[in-house]
Amino acid sequence: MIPLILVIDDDITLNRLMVGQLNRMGYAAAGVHSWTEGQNYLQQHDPHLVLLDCQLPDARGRDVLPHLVADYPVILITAFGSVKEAVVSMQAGAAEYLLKPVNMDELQLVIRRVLDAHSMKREFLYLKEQVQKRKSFMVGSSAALKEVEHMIDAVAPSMMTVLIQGESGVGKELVARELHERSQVANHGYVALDCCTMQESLFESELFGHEKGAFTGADRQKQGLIESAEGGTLFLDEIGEITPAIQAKLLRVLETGRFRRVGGTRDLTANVRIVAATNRDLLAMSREGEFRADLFYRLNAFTIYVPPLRERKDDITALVEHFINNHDFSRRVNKHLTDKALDKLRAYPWPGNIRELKNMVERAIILSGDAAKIQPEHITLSPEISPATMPSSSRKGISLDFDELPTLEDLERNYLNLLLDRYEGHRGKVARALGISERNVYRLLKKYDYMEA
Ligand SMILES: Nc1ncnc2c1ncn2[C@@H]1O[C@H](COP(=O)(O)OP(=O)(O)OP(=O)(O)O)[C@@H](O)[C@H]1O
Repeated sequence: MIPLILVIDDDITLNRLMVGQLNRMGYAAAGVHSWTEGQNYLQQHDPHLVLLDCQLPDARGRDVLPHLVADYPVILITAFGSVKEAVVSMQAGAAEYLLKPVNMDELQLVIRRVLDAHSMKREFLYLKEQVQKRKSFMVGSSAALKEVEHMIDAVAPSMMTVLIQGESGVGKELVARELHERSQVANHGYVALDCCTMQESLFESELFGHEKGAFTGADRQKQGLIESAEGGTLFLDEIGEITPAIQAKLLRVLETGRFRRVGGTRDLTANVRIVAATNRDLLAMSREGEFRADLFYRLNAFTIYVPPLRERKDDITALVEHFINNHDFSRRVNKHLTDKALDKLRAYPWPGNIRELKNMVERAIILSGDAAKIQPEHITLSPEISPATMPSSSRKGISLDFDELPTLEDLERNYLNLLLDRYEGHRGKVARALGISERNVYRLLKKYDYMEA
């Protein structure tokens, strides 16, 4: 990558001389002659370094420095005799200064030095961020997130069962992890189980374990996750997806602390703290008979609600920074959003919440290439799912028309389309109609390009 250097100097001859010299030195250089032209240039380009004349026709170097130094290393060019001015400017953040008439050898040396120092600084910030990464779990400082933190602090030290509620992608799993880290059992195991990924029979033996011979293929005794998490935390994600039989067994664990392995005849003691999460309305489900009311009330003893991102847009900047700095393939640590890019993010409703924001940042890092600034055009957002953005399909019945015999995928796509149409893009309702979790609907939406992957 060839470093781009901008020269802002109204001395036409010197400007041309420096640009020519810089190009011969292997840099890509551009010259402008006033602060106004400089500002216009910076709106379109993203140089690695700026050479700035102290005295421009429309501005003084020291006055414009604060606008530049946050984004670029700046070398000040100052007339012989105004060294005092140069010192003041260095204090205001200029990386170096050069005296007129500019000696081209000195120019080469100073530029190399400033570019090297700048890239070392970036590397240092990157590594510092990597170290801090281990400490920080939940990023954001909005009032809504503070409230969540407050709830975590309040309940973490007890062994109370906790239910975490919130839309898909808001960070419920992160809250569960925080609860564990801030609990008295933090040095014991933390075991997470996604309840929507397994068949009932497998799920039961995964959770409670099984005895030898309990079913075909059970050729030896196996401990379940409840035992693996002994003394620690068992996190049950997507709790709204468990079947009535498992609901009954889980209720027993919560009420008596006892359970049995599949095929077992003796009770074992469950010494774990249970934390569960869901994006479904368990109260409504219990009213409709889909979820046991007694289990709901047990889980609901202490509920932490994690608000969607659209209700805590103040967290967007910090989250974006966090995802940029923690991105494995991002070596450019000083990438940041322009104000316009941030406005674009704040105006968007984030149906996929923080997961969607994270994916967007990953795309923006790639699309912005070597540029230090992420501009609005680097940000690609999915159109919100609404009837207007969806292909039309029949609103009545489930008749699906195909010219030829459809594949299973054709059926899946068309049926999903029909349900989205019928339920006006409401993912929860589509999930219920399909009998799958909202997270799986989310996966289908991505698979069939309703949302960006
Ligand atoms: N406050 C936060 N700070 C940093 N990263 C976050 C934050 N909240 C969420 N994330 C990240 O967003 C992604 C989605 O979070 P998570 O899986 O915890 O959501 P969820 O609510 O459990 O989603 P689902 O209901 O689909 O399981 C993860 O990569 C997570 O690390």
